[in-house]
Amino acid sequence: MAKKKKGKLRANFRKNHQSRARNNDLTRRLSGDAESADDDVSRERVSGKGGLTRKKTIAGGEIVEDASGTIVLPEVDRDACVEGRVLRVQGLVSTVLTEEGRTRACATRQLLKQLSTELRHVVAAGDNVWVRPEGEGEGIIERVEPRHGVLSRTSRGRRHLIVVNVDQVLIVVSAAQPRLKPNLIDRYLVTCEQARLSPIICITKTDLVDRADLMPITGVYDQMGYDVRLVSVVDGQGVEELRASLAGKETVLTGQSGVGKSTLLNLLDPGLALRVQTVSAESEKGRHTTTTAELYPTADGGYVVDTPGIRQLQLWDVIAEEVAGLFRDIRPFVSHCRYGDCTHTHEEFCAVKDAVADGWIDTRRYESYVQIQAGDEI
Ligand SMILES: Nc1nc2c(ncn2[C@@H]2O[C@H](COP(=O)(O)OP(=O)(O)OP(=O)(O)O)[C@@H](O)[C@H]2O)c(=O)[nH]1
Ligand SMILES: [Zn+2]
Repeated sequence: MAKKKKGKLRANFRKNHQSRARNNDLTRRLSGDAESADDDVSRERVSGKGGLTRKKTIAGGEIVEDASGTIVLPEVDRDACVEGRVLRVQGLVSTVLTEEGRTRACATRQLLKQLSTELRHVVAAGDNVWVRPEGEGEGIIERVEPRHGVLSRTSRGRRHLIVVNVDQVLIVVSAAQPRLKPNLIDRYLVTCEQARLSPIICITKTDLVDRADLMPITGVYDQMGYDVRLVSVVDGQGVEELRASLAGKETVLTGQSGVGKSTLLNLLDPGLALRVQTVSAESEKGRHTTTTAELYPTADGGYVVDTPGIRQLQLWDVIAEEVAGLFRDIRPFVSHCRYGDCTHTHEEFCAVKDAVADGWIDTRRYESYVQIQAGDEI
C-alpha cells in the first residue's frame, strides 16, 4: 500500500477518535456533569438493560444516558399511547410496528425533534417507542426508550446510529463464489468486539467445496470461543440450527455481496420479502438494492436487520491503537510487551510476536491484525 494512502487512513483513525472524545464531552454536559440551576430537580442512578444509566428529571421528562449516548424520555400519557418497534427510518418518517399488530407511519414529537439537532438521531431503526396513534395508519412518536446493543458510525464528527437494540451479528461469508476471505471475517469480528455485539460466523455455500478444507480456518475461530456455522441452502446443512439461533433475537446481517444472505433469509423464513440477486458471473459481485437499515420481523418472534446500503460492516470508529485489544487471541499477550506503546509489528521484546513464533497465535490471524492496525484495505 502506498505510504500516502496509509497516512490518510491513519489520520482518519485519529479524527474519529477525537470526535468520539468530543461526543463524550457533549454527553457529560447534557447528562448533568455541568450544573445548570433551573433543571436540577432530582438525580438518581438506574439500571437499564445496557448497564448503568444516569437519570435526571427536567421539566416535562428526564434525561437518560444509555448505550447510544444521551436521550430524553419525556413524560407520556400511557393511556393515550401504544408501544412499538421502529422498523425503519426514512427521512422524517419512522415506520413503527405497534402492539396493535400493525405498522404506522410516524412523525416525531416536536420536543424530541428540537433536541435531535444536538443529540442526533432521536429515533433509530430498532428503537422501542411510545406512539400516539393518529387516524388509521399514522402516529406521533412521543418517547424513545433507552437502548442497548448499538451499532453506529461516526462521520464528520457526528455519531450516526445504524441500528439499536441488537442482540447479535450474523457474519455471512461464502466458502466459494466469492472465495472465502478469512481476513474479512477478522474485520467483522473487530467491529463486533468494539460494539460488544456477539457474532455468529456463518460460512455459506459449503456444498461447493470439500468441507474438510474449511477445518483449519473454522478451528481457529472455534478455539477462540466464536460460534462458527457451516451452511448450505442446496443440501440444507446447518439451516435448522441457524434458524434456532435467530429465534426471538434481533440479528444484524453482514456480508459481501453475493455470499448468499438473501437466499439464506428466504429459506429461514419465507415471509422475509428480500430480493435474491444473481451474482454476475464475470465479476463475482452483485449489486446493492436499497439503502436504509431495516428490521424484518421473523415468524419466530425475532428480527433480522438488513442494512442493504452498507451490507458490509466496517471499521468505522476503530483506531489503530485499539485493534490488538479487539483481537481475542492477541489481547492476553499485549500487557507483556516491553514497550507500553508496542504496535506488535516492528518492535523488539514483543510478547505478541513471540506468541506467534511459539504457535500460541495463528499466523494468519496475526497478519490480519497487522493489516487492520495499519489501516490497509483488503
Ligand atoms: N451453491 C450454492 N449457491 C448458493 C447458496 N446460497 C446462495 N447461493 C447462490 O448465490 C447467489 C447469491 O445469493 P444472494 O442471496 O443473492 O446473495 P446476497 O448475499 O444476498 O447478495 P447481495 O444482495 O448482493 O448482498 C445466488 O445465485 C444464490 O442462488 C448455497 O448454499 N449454495
Ligand atoms: Zn508487542
